[in-house]
Amino acid sequence: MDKITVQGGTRLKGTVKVDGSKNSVLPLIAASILATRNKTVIDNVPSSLVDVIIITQLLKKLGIDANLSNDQVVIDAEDFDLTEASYDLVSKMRASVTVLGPLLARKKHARVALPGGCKIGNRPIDQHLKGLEALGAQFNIQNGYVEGYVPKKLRGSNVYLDIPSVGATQNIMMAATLAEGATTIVNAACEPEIIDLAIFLKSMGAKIEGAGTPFIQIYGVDILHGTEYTVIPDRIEAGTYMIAAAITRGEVFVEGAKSEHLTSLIVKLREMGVQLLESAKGIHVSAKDDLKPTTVKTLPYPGFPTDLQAQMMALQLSISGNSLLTETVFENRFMHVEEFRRMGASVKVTGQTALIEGGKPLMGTEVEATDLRAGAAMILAGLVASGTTTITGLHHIDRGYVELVEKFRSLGAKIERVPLKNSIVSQSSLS
Ligand SMILES: CC(=O)N[C@H]1[C@@H](OP(=O)(O)OP(=O)(O)OC[C@H]2O[C@@H](n3ccc(=O)[nH]c3=O)[C@H](O)[C@@H]2O)O[C@H](CO)[C@@H](O)[C@@H]1O
Ligand SMILES: C=C(OP(=O)(O)O)C(=O)O
Repeated sequence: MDKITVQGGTRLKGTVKVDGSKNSVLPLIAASILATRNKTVIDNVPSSLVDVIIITQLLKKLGIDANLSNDQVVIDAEDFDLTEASYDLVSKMRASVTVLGPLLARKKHARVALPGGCKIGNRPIDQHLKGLEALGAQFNIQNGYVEGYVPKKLRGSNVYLDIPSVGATQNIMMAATLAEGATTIVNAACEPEIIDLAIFLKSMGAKIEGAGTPFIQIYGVDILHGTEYTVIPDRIEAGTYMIAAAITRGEVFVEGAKSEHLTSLIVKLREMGVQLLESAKGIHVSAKDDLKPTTVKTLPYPGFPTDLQAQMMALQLSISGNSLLTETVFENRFMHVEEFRRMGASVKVTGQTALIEGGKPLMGTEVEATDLRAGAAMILAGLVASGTTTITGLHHIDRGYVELVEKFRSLGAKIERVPLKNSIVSQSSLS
């Protein structure tokens, strides 16, 4: 496996362009299964991301014609017979479970490997199943797979989610588009990715109201068709570069960042003393040495995103004084704390809350990307640590950041991706 090395001490300066949203494009690709007529073309796709490659492979394994190239995916789902998403792909990426709703709606059957526990938390799918059952699906869980049938027809229903789960809202919304009658999802997730999916489905012929609020109504239609659609920019990638500008006390224009998707981060950065200029083209971020500590709590949207929690902790570590960070979305998303401690950070965790004693100098060392966003946070810490920080576990980072090393280098960071010796040895021994 490769590693990334970062030499700390450079203030980032310049412009960085945000790619299409990983968390939006994955359910859009799954939703394209619903089109019985015409091809679907999705633009602004972050096609080099491993997650995007995996979901495209998953569609191909179902017998669907799906082609990924440059920043576009073209999907023809007019005719396919298979309904099984196997463990080899689902285990690599949790979002594969979003094919469950579309397959049940389109084929009345789906067999999908259970995504399993993940390091950041248990991540059950009970809310997905509860919602799909309310629409008339029946499930058996056996041998690590969830198998669903629709004995008659999917019928619209009222679904109350115990948690505003993003994935459950997406699965139920997709299944309900082809159900008979109306469905209401109460306590639905309100994330921008939900609105993006609703606009995408509407462009396929679906009837949906209320996406972006906790009450979503879906009025079933008989048929959906292919469409052409452009994915929204990745708010988590944008937020990561905004925090990078702040942590290095630099000056960066994050091109394509949508301020309306990033309100909670913008408010928190301003509280800390970061200067932000929002425009239709992006967000300009600059920071000086006088930043203030702050208190942050992760929450479902529009609250502060859990996917920016680790990066925010890196920033809090760089500011003198005590900051607090509470994680309420996932029960085990503080794995990066141990890695920060290896760099000399002082963080005390009590339950869901971390007390960050900021301002202590960070020292470069070897650290691991324990999950995708923790990996980004290690790079941010490396940018301000003394000496060299070496980051391993890059398979996590490759799931979610397009050309991360190149983008940071274009801002002046001293960062490199180096192939580990054994992989060079094993490659040369093969040739
Ligand atoms: C591909 C994608 O879009 N991933 C995002 C999505 O994940 P994902 O859709 O998996 O996240 P959810 O919103 O479903 O999960 C939120 C919480 O609800 C719990 N839960 C969820 C479903 C369920 O049936 N039962 C249950 O208990 C989860 O364990 C978690 O504690 O939203 C998360 C929360 O913003 C983000 O961190 C992920 O980056
Ligand atoms: C947790 C994340 O993704 P996933 O839900 O695919 O694991 C993430 O994008 O930070």
